[in-house]
Amino acid sequence: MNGLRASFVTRLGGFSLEAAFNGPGVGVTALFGHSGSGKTTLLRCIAGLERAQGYLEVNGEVWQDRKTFLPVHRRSLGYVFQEASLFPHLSVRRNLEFGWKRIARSERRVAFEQAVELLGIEPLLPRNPSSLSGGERQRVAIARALLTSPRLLLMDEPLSALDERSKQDILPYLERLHGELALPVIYVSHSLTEVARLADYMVWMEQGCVSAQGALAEVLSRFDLEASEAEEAGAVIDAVVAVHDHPYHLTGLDSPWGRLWVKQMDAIPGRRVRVRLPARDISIGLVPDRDSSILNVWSAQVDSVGDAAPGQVLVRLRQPDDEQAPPIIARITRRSADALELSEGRRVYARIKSVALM
Ligand SMILES: Nc1ncnc2c1ncn2[C@@H]1O[C@H](COP(=O)(O)OP(=O)(O)OP(=O)(O)O)[C@@H](O)[C@H]1O
Repeated sequence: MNGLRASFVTRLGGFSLEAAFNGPGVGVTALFGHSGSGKTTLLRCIAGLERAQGYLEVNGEVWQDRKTFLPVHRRSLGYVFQEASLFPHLSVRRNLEFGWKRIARSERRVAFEQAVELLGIEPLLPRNPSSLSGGERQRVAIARALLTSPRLLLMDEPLSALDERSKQDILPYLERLHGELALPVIYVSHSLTEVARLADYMVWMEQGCVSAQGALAEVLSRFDLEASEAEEAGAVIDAVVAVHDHPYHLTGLDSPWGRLWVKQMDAIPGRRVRVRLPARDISIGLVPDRDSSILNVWSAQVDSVGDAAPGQVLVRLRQPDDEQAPPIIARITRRSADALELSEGRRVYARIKSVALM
């Protein structure tokens, strides 16, 4: 069967892991959760580094079940750690060739040039690892992992050792991983921003268990998970650049919710973009509000209303004409929610005050 199916039970000292998830067969599955929730332990189980009881299937191949336990060297996986460990005495090119040349030609699924191009490391090939920045080293480490033609790529907080600027530099390369690679990637992170930008599927971990999983937009819009996360609540939607309105310096995006106007972007029509709509920047009205200065007003239907901070609620809204469209969330006062008589099914208008391009 296509996809990832993982289920593990283990105990490490006082910590117990009991986690199961199903992820897509291509694209990025994020294991997200606070420090100590068990993300790395689960990743180590998947790699076969922990001998946990469990089940693991990767695009139809069973790596572990009651009778089988493939040891780590027989699992076709690439592993990228928090800090890249490159061979210091070999050039970048030789580092990349190290794993690649050991794979039989017929089994190579990623061409040398493709990995180099994907991670933008052509100019680095003659260099020595000691002369690279942290971000460049990580890009080389990712390319090296890909060149071993793995059936699964594991990444454990690959950006956590980098400073803010290097993170911003490397993110566009990581974004390409979910669009251009025909293999599943499992990406561990405790940064909601990183996950919102990179993942297709999200597995939310709390205290060794999976508390929610599903398509990224669906899970991000669930506000019942942890009250502490409510401050960051917001939706993520994928859209396509449609038109530019040059005189007004605006760009119109086509999204599952309809047209979305953003500050003018330097992108040709047809380019896919991901945008984040923070809950605190969406308000709700009962009329379209044509007299206001807000550019983006969408017709919506209340899906649910949940408590946020004292006096505040998070309202999950659905696109009334398209069940498949990801939900969006508004954060408003309890008083407004009562005044507008918001309850499931109520037709409203969502006014979007700001949009962040990711
Ligand atoms: N070998 C071990 N023996 C005992 N306890 C362990 C062992 N390995 C991990 N733990 C404990 O298991 C818990 C989960 O650790 P894990 O590293 O999986 O969490 P995490 O979500 O990846 O955290 P972080 O984001 O900080 O890396 C922690 O409380 C940790 O101390």
